[in-house]
Amino acid sequence: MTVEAEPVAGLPDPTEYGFSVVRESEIPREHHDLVARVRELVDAVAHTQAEPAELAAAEATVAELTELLSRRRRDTGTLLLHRPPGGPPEYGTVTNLVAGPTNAVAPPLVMAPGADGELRGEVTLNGVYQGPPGIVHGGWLAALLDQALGAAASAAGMPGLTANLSVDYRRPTPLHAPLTVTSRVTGTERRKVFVAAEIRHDGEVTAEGTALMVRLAVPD
Ligand SMILES: CCCCCCCC/C=C\CCCCCCCC(=O)SCCNC(=O)CCNC(=O)[C@H](O)C(C)(C)COP(=O)(O)OP(=O)(O)OC[C@H]1O[C@@H](n2cnc3c(N)ncnc32)[C@H](O)[C@@H]1OP(=O)(O)O
Repeated sequence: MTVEAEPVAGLPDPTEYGFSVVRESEIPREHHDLVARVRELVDAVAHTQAEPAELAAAEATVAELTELLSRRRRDTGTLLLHRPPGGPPEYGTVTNLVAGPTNAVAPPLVMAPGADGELRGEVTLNGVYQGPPGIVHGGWLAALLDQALGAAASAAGMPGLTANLSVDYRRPTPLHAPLTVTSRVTGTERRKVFVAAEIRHDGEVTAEGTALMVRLAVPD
C-alpha cells in the first residue's frame, strides 16, 4: 500500500477552534471515585429485585443527586488532553462512550503502547454490556473495536473519523472476564488511515475489526 499520509505535524490548539479542553490531571479524584460508584449503581439498578417501596426511595435519592450534579455542567464536546511520553498530544472527548473518564457508561477502555508498535488495553465488562445470556453485546464489541481503531490512528499522529468499520465475531465474548484489546495502523494513503484491531479472551481472538479512518481536515 502506498504510504502518502503524514502525521499531522503539530495539531492546532483546539481551543482556537472553540473547543473546551481539560487535562487528565484537572479531573478531581473525587470525580473518578463518583464515576466508579455510578458504574456500580448502573449494574445494581439493572439487576435489582428490590421491593417497590425500596425502588421508589432509591429513585428519589438519585433524582436529588442528579439535581445537585446538574448545577454546574461541562460543555458536551469538551476534549481531554492526553500527553503520552514520547508521542504526539492526543485528544478525545472527556465523555467518550467507550473511553471517557467521566462517562459512567464507558467501561472505560484505556489504550496504551504495547509491544511491536501496537496499542493495547485491558477491560472487563459486567452484565450491563450483555447481549445473549453471559455474552457481550455485538454492538458493544463493535464500539470497543471502533475506539481502539481510532486510538491507533490518533496515537500515530493521524486522528480522524471512522469512514467504515468491518467486524468479524469469531467466538462468544464472555462477560465478567478480562479481555485484551489490541490495535495498530496497517497502512496510509492520502488522508486515509487503515487500521486493524482484535479483542481476545484467554489469548483467543473473539472479535476482530478493520476500519478506514479519514484523517481530520483542519478547518481554515
Ligand atoms: C482543531 C483540532 C481538533 C482535534 C480534535 C480531536 C478529536 C479526537 C479524534 C479522534 C479520537 C479517536 C477516538 C475516536 C474513536 C471513535 C471514532 C468514531 O466513532 S468517529 C464517528 C463516526 N464517524 C463519523 O461520524 C464520520 C462521518 N463521515 C464523515 O464525516 C465523512 O464521510 C468523512 C470525514 C469520513 C470523509 O469525508 P471528507 O469529505 O473529509 O473526505 P472524502 O473526500 O469524502 O474522503 C477522503 C478519502 O476517503 C475515502 N472514503 C471516504 N469514505 C469512505 C468509505 N465509507 N469507504 C471507503 N472510502 C471512503 C474517499 O474516497 C477519499 O479517498 P481518496 O483519497 O479520494 O482515495
